[in-house]
Formats: sequence, structure tokens, C-alpha cells
Amino acid sequence: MENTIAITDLQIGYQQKPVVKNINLIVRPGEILGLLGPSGSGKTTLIRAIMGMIKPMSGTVRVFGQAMPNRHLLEKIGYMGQTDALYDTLTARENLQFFASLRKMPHQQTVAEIERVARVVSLQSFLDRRVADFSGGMKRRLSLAITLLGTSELLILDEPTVGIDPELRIQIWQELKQLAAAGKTILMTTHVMEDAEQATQLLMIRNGEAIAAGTPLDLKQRYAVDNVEEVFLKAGRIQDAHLSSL
Ligand SMILES: Nc1ncnc2c1ncn2[C@@H]1O[C@H](COP(=O)(O)OP(=O)(O)OP(=O)(O)O)[C@@H](O)[C@H]1O
Repeated sequence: MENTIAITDLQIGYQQKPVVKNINLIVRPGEILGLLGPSGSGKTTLIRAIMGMIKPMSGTVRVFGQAMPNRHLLEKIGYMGQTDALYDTLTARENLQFFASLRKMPHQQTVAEIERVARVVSLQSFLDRRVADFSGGMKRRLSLAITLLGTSELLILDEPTVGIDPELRIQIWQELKQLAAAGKTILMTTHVMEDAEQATQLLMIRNGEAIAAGTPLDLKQRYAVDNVEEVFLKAGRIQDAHLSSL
């Protein structure tokens, strides 16, 4: 089966200063990749390179076997950035209708999809409220609902669970796992360890470099620890020891 994302020896920077280095990554259909790392470690930069929004300094990024940016491929990708791109003066339903129309979704399907995605993020009773009156967490949920509209083959979610309470997070994870079971690919960045534990694959980055990669179970066994947070801390200490020995 074709890889959804294939990254080789990737280096990305701003003004020729590298902030992400030596990344190699394969993500396959049906996988949920959790991209884990502290603030400023390069997660969003990596995602933006995958989307074709930044040109790498070196190395390659292929999505569905093709180089990005590619307008036709963008139709197969649902992208949720860190900032909510919502129309405040419109209601939640109008926002969803607008984004469904951009995807040329037929009316009948739009009606059904709005019901479905609103249920996933528990916004059914707020669909006819103006987004201007939404809390930050509700806006995040609406952004996620918009990203889930339709049948994207690849979902790229930058911190989708920020401001989302634990009960709703469980509901969202159920949906993500169902999508993955149906062969979709999901890539998400997160700071939340509970999210990381549920991903099928993890890539931990620190100071722009991959410090550990594998399934949560493999990583816990390899580093002989109980949770992915400890994997991260231990892998970070190994990175520090390596850097200081150079
Ligand atoms: N447009 C830009 N121009 C210059 N430097 C940038 C730009 N965007 C990000 N950076 C720098 O690149 C590094 C990685 O940033 P990035 O946003 O990818 O981190 P992140 O892991 O996504 O952080 P967070 O979890 O806080 O979102 C940081 O040092 C940041 O200051």
C-alpha cells in the first residue's frame, strides 16, 4: 500500500537558519501519528512543510507519493491549524455550510455531515449561535468539526485537543480511531500525554530533531519506563548527553 507521508532527510528553516533537522518519517494509511514535543521544538514547522506551505532547505516530503504543494492533493487533506479560521459574525452552522460549499459538497450530504461532525465535538445545541459568542474551547471544537467535514484521506491536526475537556477528548478519540480503522491517516501534534498514549505511532521532537519514534508500547519498553512522558524525558536527557559530548 502507498505511504501517505514519506519524509527523507528533511531540513527546514527560516531565513536559512535550520529549525527542523534530519527528519525521516513514514506514515501509512490507518495510522495515527502523534507528533510530540515542547513549545518551539518545530512541530508546526514540520506540519507546514508537509502541507507544502514552507519549502524545505533540503530533503524531500511526499504526500500520497507526490511532492507538495499540490492543489489536487489538498482536496484529500483536512487541515486544522493552531489558529481558528472562523467567521465570527456567522453562526456555527453557517461556518460549517460555508466550508462544505468550498469543498463542493452536495446539499443533502452537507446537512448530514453537519449533524455528524457537530455530534463528534458536542456542539449540536450551539449550531445556531454566533461564533462571536463562543468560548475559546468551543471555537477549537468548531474548527475540528470543520476539518472533519467530508471524507479527507489525511487529517493534519495541529493541537486539536487544546481547551477540550477530558470527556469530550474521549469522544473525539473514538471518532479519530474509527476514521483510522476505515483507512484514513491522521497526524496530530500534541502536548497532552493522554493523546500521545492513544496514537498508533509517535515521533518525539526536541530542538528540531527526532529523539524517539515508534509505537507508544515499543517506546515504553525500549526506554524501560511506564509512560510516554518518561520516554520523552529520558530521550531528551540522551540528546543532551550526546550534544555535550560533541
Ligand atoms: N515564521 C517564522 N520565522 C522565523 N522563525 C520561526 C517562524 N515560525 C517559527 N519559527 C521558529 O521556529 C522554531 C519552531 O517553531 P514551531 O512553531 O514549529 O514550534 P512548535 O513545536 O510548533 O511550538 P508550539 O508547540 O509552541 O506551537 C521556534 O524557534 C520558532 O521561534
